[in-house]
Amino acid sequence: MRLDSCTVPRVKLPLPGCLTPRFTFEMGNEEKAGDTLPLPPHVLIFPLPLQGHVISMLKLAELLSISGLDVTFLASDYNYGRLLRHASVQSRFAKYPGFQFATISDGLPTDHPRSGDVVLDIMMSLKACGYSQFKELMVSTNCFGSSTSDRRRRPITCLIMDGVLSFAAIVAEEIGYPYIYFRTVGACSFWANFNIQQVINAGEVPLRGKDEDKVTYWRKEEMDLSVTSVPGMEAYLRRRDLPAFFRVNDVNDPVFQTINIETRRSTKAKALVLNTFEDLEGTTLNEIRKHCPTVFSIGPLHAHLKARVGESPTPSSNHSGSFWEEDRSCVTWLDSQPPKSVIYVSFGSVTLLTRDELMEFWYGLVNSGQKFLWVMRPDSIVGQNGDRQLPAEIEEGTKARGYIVGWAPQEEVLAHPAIGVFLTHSGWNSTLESMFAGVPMICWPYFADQTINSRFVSEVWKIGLDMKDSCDRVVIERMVRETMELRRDELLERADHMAKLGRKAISEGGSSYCNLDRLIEFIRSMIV
Ligand SMILES: O=c1ccn([C@@H]2O[C@H](COP(=O)(O)OP(=O)(O)O[C@H]3O[C@H](CO)[C@@H](O)[C@H](O)[C@H]3O)[C@@H](O)[C@H]2O)c(=O)[nH]1
Ligand SMILES: C[C@H]1CC[C@@H]2C(C(=O)O)=CO[C@@H](O)[C@@H]21
Repeated sequence: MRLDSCTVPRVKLPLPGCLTPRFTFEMGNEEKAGDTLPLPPHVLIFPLPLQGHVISMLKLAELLSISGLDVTFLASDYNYGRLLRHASVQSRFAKYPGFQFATISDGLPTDHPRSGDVVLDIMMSLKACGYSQFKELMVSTNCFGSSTSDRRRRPITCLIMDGVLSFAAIVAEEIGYPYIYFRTVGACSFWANFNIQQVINAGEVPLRGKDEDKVTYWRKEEMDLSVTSVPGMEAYLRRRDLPAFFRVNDVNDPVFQTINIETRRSTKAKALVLNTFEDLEGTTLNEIRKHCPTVFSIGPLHAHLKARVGESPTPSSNHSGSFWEEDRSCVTWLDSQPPKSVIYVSFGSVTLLTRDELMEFWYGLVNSGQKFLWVMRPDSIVGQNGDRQLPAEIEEGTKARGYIVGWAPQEEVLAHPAIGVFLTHSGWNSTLESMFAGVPMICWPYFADQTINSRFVSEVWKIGLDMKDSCDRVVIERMVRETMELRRDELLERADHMAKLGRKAISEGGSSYCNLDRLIEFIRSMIV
């Protein structure tokens, strides 16, 4: 466990165990920063240590820092190293003296892949080892309060933890601190998960056995049946669109039950923060508010942060939270491509592709005749016998029609005029980023919330197509043709409309803008 200030040089506290509390919780002791200024609230932000979660929670951390709050960001040791190497977090946060990192172990060995299906090990491992570590860290650091270092700070006044880390909420309750949940997925996914028990009671899960083609655990005809037990979604939700956690044979499946319990626990938090906006998911947000009355929708966070940084006295442009090195050469390549001519292909930080899937995508793209920019993470291809190499024919064949990078500056890529369509796994951040850039999507959901996000993209917001549960070069080619040619104008018009609504939400007076201000006031009101 470690506590690092992000200013240079980093301040290190003595190791836990050597610490004697240097603070008491009595008011007055920590009340003043200097002789006159009261100390600001101090928020502990604790994401599930996974790229998609850390990226959005770092954005929230920066938004709170801009507003003058002290922030301690709790990362896993493993990810903190990657952030230091690839995301320049030191320089990004150096201008916020109230910001610091602390670290905790995710409980997994260093060589654990932390991708593909086994990414769920991160949640399950923390569930097992997080409570004692976190409690010890809180006690040994006097809840991150400091009176003797260069910068005095209160012990934390409020926690904002990932909505799947309830062990941290239990520690907060035991120590007597208020806490807020931040669930990094969309309201649509949260709400479906919130209704797991209703879906079980209605007999809409468990699933009935393994399909012959092993693509899913449901028979095709059952997958297409409507789900009637998630209020507000009856018109468009089929069983195959439920978050992929629902694809179980046994309702006692540990991950399924963990998601159920964690989601239901959200009602106990003082508030729920979601990276979404009212014009996008207002109906679902209002359903959630019947159970969790204080919901702050403050997204899309990537754009909200850029807007607020622009307003701040010392604006900066570096907001990367990447675990991989961003290869900016692809932007130069895009600069030489005609407007809306390139398909951007990225499946986020977790997805693995078998060689067969890889070949289907590649031939589908090549046969479409369009150019493409493809992000292939170094760890994303699962070959036979552990072979993770890119097949030579793909590497060679791509030179004429496309460009491959290991990791891209995605927000910038999506905003580039050369991008026409995004072939995506429908992670929530990618969905928001694409929508905000006005780029239509072809969705190939891989797991978790992605299966419901892709349904909303295609059937509710109508800004893309959903190729869920198929991976076939003919389908890919057809969908590229539809999005880039046949239905191009219609999809672009819808995407442009959604982008406008997003911009309105984060502009002064917009719903997300006002909700962020309300959240900050809410946090300030928690100082007792
Ligand atoms: O080359 C790349 C590829 C991705 N990204 C960024 O990485 C993030 C990826 O996040 P997301 O699209 O949400 O996908 P995952 O990494 O798969 O995120 C996990 O976390 C999300 C938020 O909870 C969930 O919605 C996903 O299902 C889950 O897999 C986005 O901000 C991208 O801009 C880059 O910067 N460069
Ligand atoms: C690894 C997954 C566990 C829960 C997270 C999640 C959520 O609903 O909060 C969705 O997909 C992944 O991001 C996480």
